Amino acid sequence: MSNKDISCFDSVTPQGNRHLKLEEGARLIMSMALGHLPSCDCPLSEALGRVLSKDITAPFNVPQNVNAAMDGFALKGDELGAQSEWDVQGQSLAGRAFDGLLQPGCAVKITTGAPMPLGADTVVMQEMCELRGTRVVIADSVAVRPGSNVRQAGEDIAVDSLVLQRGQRLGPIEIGMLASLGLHQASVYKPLKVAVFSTGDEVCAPGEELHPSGIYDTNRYTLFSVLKGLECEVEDLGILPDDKASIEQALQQAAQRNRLVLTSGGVSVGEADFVKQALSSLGNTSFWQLAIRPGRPIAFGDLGLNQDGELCLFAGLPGNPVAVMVTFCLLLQPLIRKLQGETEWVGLTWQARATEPMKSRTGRSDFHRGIFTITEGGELEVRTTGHQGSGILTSMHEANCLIRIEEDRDRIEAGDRVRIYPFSRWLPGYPLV
Ligand SMILES: Nc1nc2c(c(=O)[nH]1)N[C@H]1C(S)=C(S)[C@@H](COP(=O)(O)OP(=O)(O)OC[C@H]3O[C@@H](n4cnc5c(N)ncnc54)[C@H](O)[C@@H]3O)O[C@H]1N2
Ligand code: MOO
Repeated sequence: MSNKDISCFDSVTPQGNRHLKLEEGARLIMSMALGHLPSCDCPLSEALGRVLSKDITAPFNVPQNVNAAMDGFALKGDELGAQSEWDVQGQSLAGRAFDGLLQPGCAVKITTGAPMPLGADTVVMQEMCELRGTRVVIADSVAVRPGSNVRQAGEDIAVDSLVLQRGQRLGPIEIGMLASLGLHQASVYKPLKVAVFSTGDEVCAPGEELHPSGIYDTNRYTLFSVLKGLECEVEDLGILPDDKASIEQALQQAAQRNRLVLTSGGVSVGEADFVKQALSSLGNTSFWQLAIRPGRPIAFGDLGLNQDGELCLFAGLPGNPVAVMVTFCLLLQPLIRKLQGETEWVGLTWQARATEPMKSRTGRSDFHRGIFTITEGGELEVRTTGHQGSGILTSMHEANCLIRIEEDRDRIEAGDRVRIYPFSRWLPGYPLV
């Protein structure tokens, strides 16, 4: 199949056109995410959300020493039950270890995290101990299990083990793990460069006066924000008029400096919809239109090579603000994560029981904005947020998931099972932690 203006369609529209299915579009998009970004060192304090470009192997055990899990007294476990009093030989504090050898019949006062004295293998919690002068009395010593309240060296991370793999996106936990290995920086991929435009003569920048038939620019702000959340280097290129020459010139320039260019608006069949025309004259159209709602008129392709010799990919998202977010989440998010070198991410979907009927049309996948809840019996239920127009951005705000109505259904009845794509923060399938 040639890459130039491919016509590869699946479902039939009322006009007799055939549209590519969502999964087929997603497959084509992902097949274009080739190559990888260069690496750089990044201080841990700035590494949140970045993707590791090298495996991390543990240079030592974490924890480094066998240590106490409780405040109390360290002693030899096999003496428990046989005696009820021990001489206190010294103390081991976190950061100031006891450096002698524990003698038979003796105990060492110890704090949580302090290294175990040589010869000790058990810690008895302070609450079970009574200090009488230089002796400690443990009345119920039979109740203490030998070996208890001790943390083994390397029980969190063993020396030489593979701790994190290249392609891992760094969250707070992973950054904490790197810090526990004494690393103050990590080798990560350089940020993905993405340019964002809005298009449309009616679109006005917030902060400026709204002209009588105008609408404020929502899409550049939602896109800019999700891209920032994914740690992209975003070039905000403002609003383009409905003028073919201006759109072509702006896209050509943006393509030079970026790996991905996103626009919103101008991809439908209206007189002023010049974006997809610009795509076919500047580069290659991989597909235009998918059998989904919202988001059907999406155009995807490339704008040729950028100044670094990489193919600059292009997505012309539809103008309706919900269509922008839904297509971003379902199609662009996986692409961006792959381009960034992330390997482990998979979009999360669950099955839920619909609590109300929902309408659709066969031959396309509908994505309704939904609110899922968990019943007392632990079952997932889902309802819509109400009116589902693709200009109603508040429906995304009220929702905590997308509800998918598959291509072969024209209706969902209350009680039917549906697939939902849970949001975490603003992205469906974004890891929940
Ligand atoms: N005859 C047809 N009309 C339409 C079709 C169709 O197949 N045949 N598809 C509809 C669908 S579905 C969508 S989605 C839209 C997408 O059209 P465009 O991508 O060309 O978008 P525009 O016409 O430029 O804008 C649509 C809508 O969104 C508003 N908009 C645009 N940009 C912004 C922005 N940055 N911030 C906020 N709102 C924006 C714009 O004012 C329009 O209301 O086409 C349908 N029509
Ligand atoms: O795809 Mo459009 O987004 O239905 O409004």
